[in-house]
Amino acid sequence: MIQTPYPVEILTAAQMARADSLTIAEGVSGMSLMEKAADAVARAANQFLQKSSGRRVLVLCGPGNNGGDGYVAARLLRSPRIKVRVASLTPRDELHGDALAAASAWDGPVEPTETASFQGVDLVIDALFGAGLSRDIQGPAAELIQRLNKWRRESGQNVIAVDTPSGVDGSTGAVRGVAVEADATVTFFRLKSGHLLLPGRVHCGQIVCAHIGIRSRVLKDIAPNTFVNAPGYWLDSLPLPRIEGHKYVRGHAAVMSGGPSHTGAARLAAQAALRAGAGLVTLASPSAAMAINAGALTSVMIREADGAAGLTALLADPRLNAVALGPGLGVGPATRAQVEAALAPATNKRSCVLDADALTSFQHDPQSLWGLIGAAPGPVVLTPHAGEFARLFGAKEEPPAEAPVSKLERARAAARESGAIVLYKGPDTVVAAPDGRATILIEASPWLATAGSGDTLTGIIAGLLAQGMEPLTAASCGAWMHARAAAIFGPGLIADDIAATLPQVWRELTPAPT
Ligand SMILES: NC(=O)C1=CN([C@@H]2O[C@H](COP(=O)(O)OP(=O)(O)OC[C@H]3O[C@@H](n4cnc5c(N)ncnc54)[C@H](OP(=O)(O)O)[C@@H]3O)[C@@H](O)[C@H]2O)[C@@H](O)CC1
Ligand SMILES: Nc1ncnc2c1ncn2[C@@H]1O[C@H](COP(=O)(O)OP(=O)(O)O)[C@@H](O)[C@H]1O
Ligand SMILES: [K+]
Repeated sequence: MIQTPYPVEILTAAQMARADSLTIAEGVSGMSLMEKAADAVARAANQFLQKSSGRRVLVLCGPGNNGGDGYVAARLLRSPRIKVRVASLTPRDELHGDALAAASAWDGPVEPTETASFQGVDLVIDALFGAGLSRDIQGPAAELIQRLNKWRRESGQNVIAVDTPSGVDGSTGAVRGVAVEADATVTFFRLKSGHLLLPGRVHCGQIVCAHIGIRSRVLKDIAPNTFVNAPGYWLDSLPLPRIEGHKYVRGHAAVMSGGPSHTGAARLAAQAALRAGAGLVTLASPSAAMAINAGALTSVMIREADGAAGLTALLADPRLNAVALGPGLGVGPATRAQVEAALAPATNKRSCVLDADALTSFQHDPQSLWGLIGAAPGPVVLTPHAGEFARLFGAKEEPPAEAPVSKLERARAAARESGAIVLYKGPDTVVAAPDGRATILIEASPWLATAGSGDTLTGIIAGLLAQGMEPLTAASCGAWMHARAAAIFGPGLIADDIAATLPQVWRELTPAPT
């Protein structure tokens, strides 16, 4: 069975500071947290050194407690075998609190970072800035980070970041001016959103989340509403066929096909819905495309449905409990009418996934789509990529550096505005619900950047919704299964391979027979 290497909750920097202060209020000293944090960093460093031929470590310390972690890690690492140098951005007499105590307990020399050489160094520990990063990095600190990144690229040696790579905003994943490129990042208690959102994710390298003595019970007060999108979040609600079940219990999904020259996208979605576990899947096909679709389908059923009227007639059957539309439909009033038909009041609680052209068809009047979603008989999932997101919710791709708004917060705002679950695609796919809950995808495969892979995702989500999964978990689980299938298949993937690989994903998620 696949294991998630991280606890599911994700915290903001402010929530982490609260976890810290609640723990200190319970009687645990800040110094004890710092010692444990540094111990985790030292252990990670030891692992890297075991693989390296040399044993010379340079620790770069900043002005706050991130630097404090660096001083303690330096002390814990130093041994007759391991040579440790410390360089600091700040003179010791300008440090405060735990950072000052940590620096005072280091009895070795401290070099100014301006003149610190990387010559002969085997491993660097980046303890410059962590959760306290509050503005863009400039001046000597920026020059140091540029020098460090250049050394890493040229020497092939490794960098371990303490808490976050310095310069990466822990909450948004944005680079504040310049940021360290790390091979591993050791963070504490829970991941922060900046570890998973781009570009932060790329700067982190491998992420380690260490236990430092903060109890999980502090989360009761903090009530986090962002989660790692990995099996740990949704595995308990994964729909599995039951021995006493039959295909109708597993739901019946419908996918609307485009016209004769645009049928492939809907077939990809329909096939994926079936592989995601829907008991039955019907492709609703315009009469002009019936022969083409029928010739290309086997287990997916086909019904003639021309335009909105055809879809309305098909959906009169209350057993059709999930409908997906958008891929291959074309942009314009005909597609808008089909969306209206799909979201029209019904006697059953029918779920709907809207993707691609179904979204773009509302770009000039998103309010009317929000109105339809508000009146829909069941949950609605929107699956925009960045371009579609910008068309529907306004382009905010380049936020001003002073106030970066993260992809997570933009997806959350979009879900609140639209009343739908919004799945904002990309390697750091975010799924957000109108009530504020959100997940960030941890599984990613760049092989997914291939035509039709989004259509497949639409189908997977429709298949999971048809089986009655709650929409935030269905969309999150769908995104994970989609990415996992791509990771398993790997090089050479085309969209058709994703559904074909889903059985392997299911095998990873289901308990082995005993
Ligand atoms: N929370 C926990 O449970 C635990 C936390 N721990 C550790 O503490 C870390 C957080 O420590 P922290 O709060 O002292 O902040 P930190 O990241 O060291 O930076 C603050 C300093 O940087 C400065 N500064 C900021 N931006 C700057 C810029 N652009 N350019 C230049 N300077 C800039 C800022 O200056 P100021 O803004 O005040 O002028 C201030 O001096 C956390 O990441 C983790 O490693 C662990 O020990 C164990 C438990
Ligand atoms: N570099 C990447 N790494 C991981 N996932 C990616 C990457 N590029 C695209 N994806 C994923 O692939 C899918 C592409 O969807 P979309 O852009 O709608 O494609 P299409 O319109 O061709 O079906 C999305 O799920 C997206 O998150
Ligand atoms: K750091």
